[in-house]
Amino acid sequence: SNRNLPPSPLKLPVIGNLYQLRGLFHKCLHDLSKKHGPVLLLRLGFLDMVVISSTEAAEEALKVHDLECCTRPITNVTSKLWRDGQDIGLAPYGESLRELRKLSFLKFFSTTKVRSFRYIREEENDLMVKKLKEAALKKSSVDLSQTLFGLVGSIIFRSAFGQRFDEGNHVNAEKIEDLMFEVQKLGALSNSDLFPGGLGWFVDFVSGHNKKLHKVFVEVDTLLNHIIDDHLKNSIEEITHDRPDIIDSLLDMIRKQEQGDSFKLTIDNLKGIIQDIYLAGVDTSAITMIWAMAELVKNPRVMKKVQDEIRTCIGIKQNEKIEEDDVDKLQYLKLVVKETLRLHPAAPLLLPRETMSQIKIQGYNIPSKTILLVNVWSIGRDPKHWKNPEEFNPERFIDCPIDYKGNSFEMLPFGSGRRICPGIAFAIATVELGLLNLLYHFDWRLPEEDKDLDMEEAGDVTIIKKVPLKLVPVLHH
Ligand code: HEM
Repeated sequence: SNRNLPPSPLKLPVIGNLYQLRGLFHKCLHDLSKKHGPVLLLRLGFLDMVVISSTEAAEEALKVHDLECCTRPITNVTSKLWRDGQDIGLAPYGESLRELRKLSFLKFFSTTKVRSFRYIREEENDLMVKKLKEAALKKSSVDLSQTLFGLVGSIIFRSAFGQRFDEGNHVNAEKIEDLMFEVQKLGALSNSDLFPGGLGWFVDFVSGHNKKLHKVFVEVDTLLNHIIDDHLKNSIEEITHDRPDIIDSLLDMIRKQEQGDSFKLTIDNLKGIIQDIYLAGVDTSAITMIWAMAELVKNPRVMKKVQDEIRTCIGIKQNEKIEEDDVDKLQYLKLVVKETLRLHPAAPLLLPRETMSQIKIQGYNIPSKTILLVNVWSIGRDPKHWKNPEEFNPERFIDCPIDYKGNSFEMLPFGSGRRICPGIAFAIATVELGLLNLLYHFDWRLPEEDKDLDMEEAGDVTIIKKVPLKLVPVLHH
């Protein structure tokens, strides 16, 4: 007690607080915080973890102590999968990470700079609408969860690799989705991380975890090698595209590096960035659109209002093609996206941070090398800052300066500070355009209208809608 650590629920020998974490991780932490306070110390096996669940504590951690909290814990077992910190998302804080983030912002994530990605987004949306129109003519229901994962997967796959899923020689859509799902699953904490030394290793060995990890790493690496080889072959044969993809740009940068450059981009960095973009970009953006559609179907008043805005502002388009610029006119649609991000942040605990030195949060001492989780799911529904927090009410953002860009600590769906999501602009452009297409062309109804829509959550790092969203599209025009 004289170390003035944050409050902590009762721990059991060896396992610590693990026994209290059953069910959805972010919800367990939410419940524990309600009982013990917004700065909570947990021990999971041999790992110390502080969980932050209030606006004020988040501001202290991510703003006041941004520098001390901006590295990620990198674990021995999974580090190979994350390319030993040569990527962005799991890289320790330092010169190399700063350069990689700067480069990604300038080259790939700024929507105004990268116009070619805009065409990819528009083309993929047109294709999605075409398929949905066929379903609408047949009056059949569609699995919108699958449709939206497919949409974002194709947008990101084409932006990164320059190919459609179905054009590649080395992989098909299902294979890459399965592979990335495995990376996400295996890349989280393992028993060896929680129980360093013999015990954890033994459990991972017996359960086959280590073998699976190695197999998945080899598969992802082989796939990336094939795709990189194709790009290198094209560049030797001088097959140039008018729209270079992310791999083209990174290879070009590697080629043009000079001896004296202080930062040198490597093929491992390239693989890490591509892996990150796919892992961090696809399911987060798809999840956000799925939750937005689910909330709209559940709230017909909001659905009507947003569709009225869209259809009035855009009117009847001759070629029926929606362009990205159309989104600029749609203020209420933007509020719908904001409200979705408040209630359904795709990564409810952000990505784990690790303190680099001892800091104080809300008066408590947080020792160096403590894992830090910020429960933004909890923060976004804190009744101290949000009136009727569980209600889906986009109007709450009218004349309200709170935003998702990391400066308002009342909602932090993209995190904040030095490790804030670098893909915000890309994500928002993808989500807004996708929703606009769904809401302009179609009305939506439940397959069984007398049944309530299930809103149960599932997942750990990212939180999906547990039951896939199945809806019937009805052609509007
Ligand atoms: C709605 C969609 C998205 C959401 C909700 C989201 C959310 C997040 C969050 C919460 C973090 C951790 C931030 C922190 O720890 O403070 C993160 C990190 C990251 N995101 Fe996103 N993201 C989205 C889309 C994207 C897209 C489209 C890309 C790339 C094209 C992307 C790339 C990244 C990367 C590379 C990181 C790691 C940054 C670092 O550790 O320095 N994200 N994202």
